[in-house]
Amino acid sequence: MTTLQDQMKQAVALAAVDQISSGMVLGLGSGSTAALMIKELGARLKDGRLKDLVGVTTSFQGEVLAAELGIPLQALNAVDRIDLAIDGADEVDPGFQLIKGGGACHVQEKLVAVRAERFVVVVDASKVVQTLNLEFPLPVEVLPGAWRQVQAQLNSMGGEAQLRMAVKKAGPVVTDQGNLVLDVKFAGGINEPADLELAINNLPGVLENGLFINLADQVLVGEIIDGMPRVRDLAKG
Ligand SMILES: O=C(CO)[C@H](O)[C@H](O)COP(=O)(O)O
Repeated sequence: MTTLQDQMKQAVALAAVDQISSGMVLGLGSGSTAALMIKELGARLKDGRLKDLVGVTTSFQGEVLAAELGIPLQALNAVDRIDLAIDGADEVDPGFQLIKGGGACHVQEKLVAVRAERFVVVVDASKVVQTLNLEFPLPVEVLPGAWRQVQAQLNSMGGEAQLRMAVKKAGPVVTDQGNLVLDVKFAGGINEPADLELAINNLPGVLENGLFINLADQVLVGEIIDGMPRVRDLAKG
């Protein structure tokens, strides 16, 4: 059965694909909303509405999906530009700062977002918040041999860091890079996201954290208005 959230995700994914033109090099995000976008892209390539595209994926998930749909792919190292990247997010604040990494893909997602000429974020209405991290924990990718040390340091910075555990596997989630993820909650949320992004990435053993600062150019929000799915172009606060 399709939930209202599924309808919002579908609507916003389609709106994002409308921004794609033939000939572009595209950053392809990860997660369920990005997957809907990739599926629509595959459909438009198949029926000829779009052509001559190259995708740069941000996860094993995206790589498998794009390959199944026949979307031509290149590695990040092989492309000289990314025209447009489209990706989901776990939280978006009024200044377009993001928390990402709910799917543990934020290392590659940030590499692609930083590289993109334009970075469009696609979310359903539940992801728009006033203050980051009141609800969604901040993902931090760490080297396996350093997770307890980094956990202690994050806790001494005022966080409460928990190792992310796998669901259909005993033990922790292992990222596409072979690392682990600490999910961190800060009491009162994150008030200075730009400073915190740098402070966390400065801890030895940290690969990357899920704060995406000053990267999003546009945020499209899927909503249900009068029972119908709609897309709002979020105004930056
Ligand atoms: O950052 C991500 C994966 O690392 C996703 O983009 C984020 O978790 C949102 O996912 P979804 O569209 O399934 O809600």
